[in-house]
Amino acid sequence: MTIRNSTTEYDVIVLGAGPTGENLADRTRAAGLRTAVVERELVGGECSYWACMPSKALLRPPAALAAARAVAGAREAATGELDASAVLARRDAFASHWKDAGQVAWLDGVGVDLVRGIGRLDGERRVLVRTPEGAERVLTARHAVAVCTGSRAVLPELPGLADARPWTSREATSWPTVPARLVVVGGGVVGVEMATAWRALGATVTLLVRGRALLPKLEPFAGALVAAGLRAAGVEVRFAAVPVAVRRDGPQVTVELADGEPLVAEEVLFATGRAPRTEHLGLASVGLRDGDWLPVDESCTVLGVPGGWLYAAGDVNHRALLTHQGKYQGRIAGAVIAARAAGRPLADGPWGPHAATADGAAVPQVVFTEPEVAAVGLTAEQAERAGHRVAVADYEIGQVAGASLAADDFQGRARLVVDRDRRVVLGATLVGPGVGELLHAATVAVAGQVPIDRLWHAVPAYPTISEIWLRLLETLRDEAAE
Ligand SMILES: Cc1cc2nc3c(=O)[nH]c(=O)nc-3n(C[C@H](O)[C@H](O)[C@H](O)COP(=O)(O)OP(=O)(O)OC[C@H]3O[C@@H](n4cnc5c(N)ncnc54)[C@H](O)[C@@H]3O)c2cc1C
Ligand SMILES: NC(=O)c1ccc[n+]([C@@H]2O[C@H](COP(=O)([O-])OP(=O)(O)OC[C@H]3O[C@@H](n4cnc5c(N)ncnc54)[C@H](O)[C@@H]3O)[C@@H](O)[C@H]2O)c1
Repeated sequence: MTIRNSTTEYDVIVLGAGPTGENLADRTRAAGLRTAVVERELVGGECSYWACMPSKALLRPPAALAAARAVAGAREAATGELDASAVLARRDAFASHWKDAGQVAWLDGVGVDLVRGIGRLDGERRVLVRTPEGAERVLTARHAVAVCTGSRAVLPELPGLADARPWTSREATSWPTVPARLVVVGGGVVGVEMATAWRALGATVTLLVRGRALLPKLEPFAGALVAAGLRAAGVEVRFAAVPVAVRRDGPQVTVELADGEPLVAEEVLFATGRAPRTEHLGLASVGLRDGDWLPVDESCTVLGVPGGWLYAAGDVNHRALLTHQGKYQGRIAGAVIAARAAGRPLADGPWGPHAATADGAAVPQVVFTEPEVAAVGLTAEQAERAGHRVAVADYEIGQVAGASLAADDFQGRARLVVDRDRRVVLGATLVGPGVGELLHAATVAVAGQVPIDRLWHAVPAYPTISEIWLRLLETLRDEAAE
């Protein structure tokens, strides 16, 4: 149900009802502020319909099958192939069949008004909404406007690409059938996850990476193990492979490369990064530039706009393009708006309730490939570049009793990055099947700045894979003793 009412003045107006906008609106409403959310497409945003949920729905069945096949005794029972149409049907259900009634009901339940249409700023605390009927509605905000409009896929400027109907992350997560051949361009998170998923569903997949490594923002061993996993699954991974032109001839698409023979496939996915959804957002009316990422301070207040009334949270501020960080920023910004509206001072020092400190220090991420990658905080290189004196402990996860029970021949590696002077964990990376569920302990250690000497007393249960913590601490101790 879309709420249509004639209210034009709110305490808070949120542009964009993705996970970030929903959480922000929930917090301001809970603080007693009258809140409206403007949404141009589906309530729930990219994450629910074309990103996290459908992509993980595609990736979970092959991971479940691989987990069964990794254990003698279960392996003998898991003899069939994936049922691609059942996987796609389950994916469709997880994307709510691209309908947002459930999330609209949630908004309704928490007392937030939904205004359908395309919003844009029109000066201080004023928003214009172009409704689906073509009318223009003016909304004003007594306290705050929050931009939570997210990001979109970017395509490189290549000859022929626009006419070749390439996939972006949207098609890659919602396509109804399995293409016989798929070329994936880009070795970032979307590229490796979607190469994993469509290969598992039966496509012949070629992954083109312009650099020399996958997942270049993570520890180098993570990308190397994911490349090995993709190759073992039958994906052709090509490094230093640069597409220079794309051509569609009916059902086939040809990708010309700077070097080597052209590739022919049914579909080509460009997983080549994101741009902010700030075009036509009226940013010039408040002294900013349409099309730019929105820079914010730790309280998610937009920089360069006086008065403390304009906020940006989620992908659009470019701090950390992840749903959970967007939701975190939404909660923080919501609390900031509520405090300012009540005339209370902000507690915006590091780790205060009004500062999104974790964005810079403790961002967790799981890449749902085979093997999975789970990482939080700084890599060793990032920690060194930031000026820390760093100690690193590496350990093969397969040597932990719990891992050998979980899978025969468990392949995986873990790294702990520690600040030698402060003796706290700065970052952790785990690679291996199912390691995503181990990540939160590391996030607690990094965000909590738990001293290493105290971590010795956090005894992992035997025989769980979490004993990797003990092995990493022992490795650190033994290296320090040498
Ligand atoms: C394929 C893929 C898989 C991903 N998987 C994960 C994952 O597993 N885990 C994870 O944490 N992150 C994942 N991400 C990232 C995640 O999707 C984003 O970080 C998240 O969606 C950002 O949320 P948001 O609310 O900031 O923006 P969005 O989800 O993009 O929502 C923004 C909303 O604003 C609306 N909007 C835009 N402009 C206007 C306007 N002018 N007026 C009104 N409404 C407007 C849009 O329609 C949209 O509904 C993935 C991304 C991709 C592409
Ligand atoms: N599981 C998850 O948490 C998850 C899953 C998917 C996406 N995401 C988020 O979504 C965001 C977007 O992911 P993404 O993979 O699109 O972006 P990305 O920035 O992670 O990777 C894009 C890759 O494309 C390459 N590239 C860029 N332009 C190119 C060109 N012209 N030719 C060839 N290669 C080119 C880059 O070198 C880079 O490696 C990420 O920041 C990620 O955090 C998260």
